[in-house]
Amino acid sequence: MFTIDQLSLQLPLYASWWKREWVTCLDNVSLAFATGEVHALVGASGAGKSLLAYAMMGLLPAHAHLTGQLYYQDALLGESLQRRLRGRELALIPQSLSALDPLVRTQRQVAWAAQRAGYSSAHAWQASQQSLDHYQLHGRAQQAYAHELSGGMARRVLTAMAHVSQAQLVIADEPTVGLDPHQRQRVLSAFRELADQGKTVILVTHDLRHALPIADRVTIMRNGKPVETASASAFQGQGSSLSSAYAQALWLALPDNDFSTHAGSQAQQTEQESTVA
Ligand SMILES: Nc1ncnc2c1ncn2[C@@H]1O[C@H](COP(=O)(O)OP(=O)(O)OP(=O)(O)O)[C@@H](O)[C@H]1O
Ligand code: NI
Repeated sequence: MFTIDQLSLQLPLYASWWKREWVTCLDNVSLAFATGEVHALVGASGAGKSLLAYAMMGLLPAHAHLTGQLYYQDALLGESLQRRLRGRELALIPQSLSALDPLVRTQRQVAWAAQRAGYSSAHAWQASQQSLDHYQLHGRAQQAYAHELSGGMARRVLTAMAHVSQAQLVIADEPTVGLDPHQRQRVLSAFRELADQGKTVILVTHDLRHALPIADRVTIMRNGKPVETASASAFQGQGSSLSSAYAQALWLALPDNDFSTHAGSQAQQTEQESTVA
C-alpha cells in the first residue's frame, strides 16, 4: 500500500559558516509496506528512521535533496498529494513532543486532528474524548496545556491525535518512550488493533524487544540503509533465519535473549507444563 523506491536524501552539514557539506542521510532505500501489517523500523540512534518517516510524510526541510519515488496505493506520491493526505490518510506520531501546540488545551488539539480528518465539529469533540479515554487521559489531562503534561502523557496525546484521524497509514516514531510498562502495552496493543482493522502501522523504535510482540515484519536500518527486512518470527533462537550479521548481532545482544533462545523457550515451556501439571 506504500512503496519507497530508491529513496536517497542529502542534508547540508555546516562544518563552519562558510563550509557546507552534503551528508547522505538516506541511501537508496527501497521498502514496501503492506495493508494490515505492523512493520517495525528498528535501528540505532542516527540510523535515519525519523528522516525516513518525515520523507514519507513530506515533512523534510525545504533545502533537503531528495531523489527516488514514493507510491501510495499505486499512485505516485508527490508533494501536493502528500499535503492533501497528511492528517487524513497518512498520520505521523512524531518523535518530538514539541509537535504539540503549547497554547491549545489537549482535547482541543485532538478535536482539531479529528476535524482535519473529516469529522464535523460536534462529532470531532466526541471522537477526541473517546480517543483520549482510550489512552487513559482523563479529566484534567484533557483540559491541560502541553507544559502541564508529563512526557509520557504528551506522547499519548500525540498517539490519540493519530488514532482519531483513522488514517490508513500511521507512522509512530518512538511512541513508547517515557511510558511505564502498562501504558506501553496499551499503546502497542492499540497499534496491533489498528493493523488488524486493515490499517498499516509503521512502528519506529530503537528497541527490538518492544516491536517484536506486535510486529509482522521488521526492517533493520543502519547508516541510512535498510539492512534486512525479516518476518518478526525470524527473531528467535540464535537468529539463524536472519540473513544479515547485523540483524543477528542486534538480536543476540538483547539482554534477555537467553530466555528467547530455542533452548530457553523450551525450558520455559517445560516449566509451564510442570506448573500446570
Ligand atoms: N535537519 C537535519 N539536518 C542535518 N542532518 C540531520 C537532520 N536531521 C537528522 N540529521 C542527521 O541524519 C541522521 C539520521 O537522523 P534521524 O533523526 O533520522 O535518526 P534516527 O534513526 O531517527 O535516530 P534516533 O533513534 O536518535 O531518533 C543523523 O546522523 C542526523 O544527525
Ligand atoms: Ni528518530
